[in-house]
Amino acid sequence: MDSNALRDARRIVVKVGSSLVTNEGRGLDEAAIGEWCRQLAALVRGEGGAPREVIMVSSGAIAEGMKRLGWAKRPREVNELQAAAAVGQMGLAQMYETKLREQGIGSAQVLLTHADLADRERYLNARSTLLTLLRLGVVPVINENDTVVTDEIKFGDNDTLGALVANLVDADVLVILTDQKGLYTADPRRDPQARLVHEAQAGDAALEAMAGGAGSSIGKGGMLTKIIAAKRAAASGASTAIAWGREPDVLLRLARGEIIGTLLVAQTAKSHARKRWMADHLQLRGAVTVDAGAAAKLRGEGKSLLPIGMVAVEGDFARGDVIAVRDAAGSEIARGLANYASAEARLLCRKPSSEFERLLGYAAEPEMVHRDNMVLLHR
Ligand SMILES: Nc1ncnc2c1ncn2[C@@H]1O[C@H](COP(=O)(O)OP(=O)(O)O)[C@@H](O)[C@H]1O
Ligand SMILES: N[C@@H](CCC(=O)OP(=O)(O)O)C(=O)O
Repeated sequence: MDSNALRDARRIVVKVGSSLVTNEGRGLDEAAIGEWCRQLAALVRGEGGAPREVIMVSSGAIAEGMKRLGWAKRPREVNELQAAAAVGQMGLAQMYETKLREQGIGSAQVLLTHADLADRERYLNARSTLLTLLRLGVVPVINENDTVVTDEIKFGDNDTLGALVANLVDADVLVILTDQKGLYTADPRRDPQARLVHEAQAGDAALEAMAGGAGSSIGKGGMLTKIIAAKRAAASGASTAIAWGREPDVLLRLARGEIIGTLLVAQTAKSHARKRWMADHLQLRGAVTVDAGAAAKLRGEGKSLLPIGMVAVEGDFARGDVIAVRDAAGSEIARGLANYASAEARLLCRKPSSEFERLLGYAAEPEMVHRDNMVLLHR
């Protein structure tokens, strides 16, 4: 098995499902959450290797909320599920906060919906918040914002959210921890002959046939949503590992490259995936022209584009739109996500960041296009 994907991973998204987090609905599993937090902290600190950036996507709010409200049966009314999620999320966030703090690591609660990630501006806002948290060495703990959506509660699952987050932050690997050792050739609860799949290609259609629905009454997605999540994660170059959440030292061993569970390998390299996404999928909404100094910094050093190097702005674009960066001769140097809308960008041309607050009325990013959101084009 190619386990280098995990050993070399610098940015890892870990997703845990409701049944593991809440001990099959009996209540938050403090020992299990404590174990994952201990391992996350060791990864962040780089114990035994390079430091990793980790994001936790954790389900369990509805199951925990039901327990706190004294509901033995999952309600059918969506508004009651939303209420349970809001109640349970308090306990969930508190538990991660406590367990990470015990390890000397800061945590942050982030609640997202699929619609947030489909909206260009919110996508960029969520991305810059998460990347800032990672730079600060804080572990973001993410869940769905169940209060404001109903579709996700009815059909959703956090496997999809895990993949969307992996896409959002350009993770190297998505680790899905579940109540089985990995993906089997059939649902092991129903077929005793089922065999563990050690490695396969993410997106291989044959995998979908192996995956049945949810095994427990607590989780919603089952293995199929994990297979589809792996396919989505692979679109941005992230491989997916599916493993048993109670396996001792599961995260540390995976990060050492040990073969545990199922590895679904992404076929496209991360850099290619992002480049292709920028180049193919998004319509250009505008362009900025930069001076020779900025062109050299971008081309030669892969730096972010600062407004001080901009001489002209074309088109009508919003924050989060993809724009082209051109040199004075009109050749495209790069493409990337604009931090400022065109009207603001026009005001910022040739200006140092110290003047942004006076010009815009608020202080924001010093970059017009951050290098993390930029793809250089080779001519
Ligand atoms: N091919 C398969 N391999 C492993 N598990 C499967 C498979 N098909 C269906 N399942 C079921 O999927 C369940 C895991 O999904 P789910 O209950 O949604 O967990 P989680 O809360 O971890 O997301 C397993 O308990 C298992 O019964
Ligand atoms: N946002 C929901 C998660 C939905 C869900 O069931 O997810 P999962 O257990 O990962 O299949 C919650 O926290 O209860």
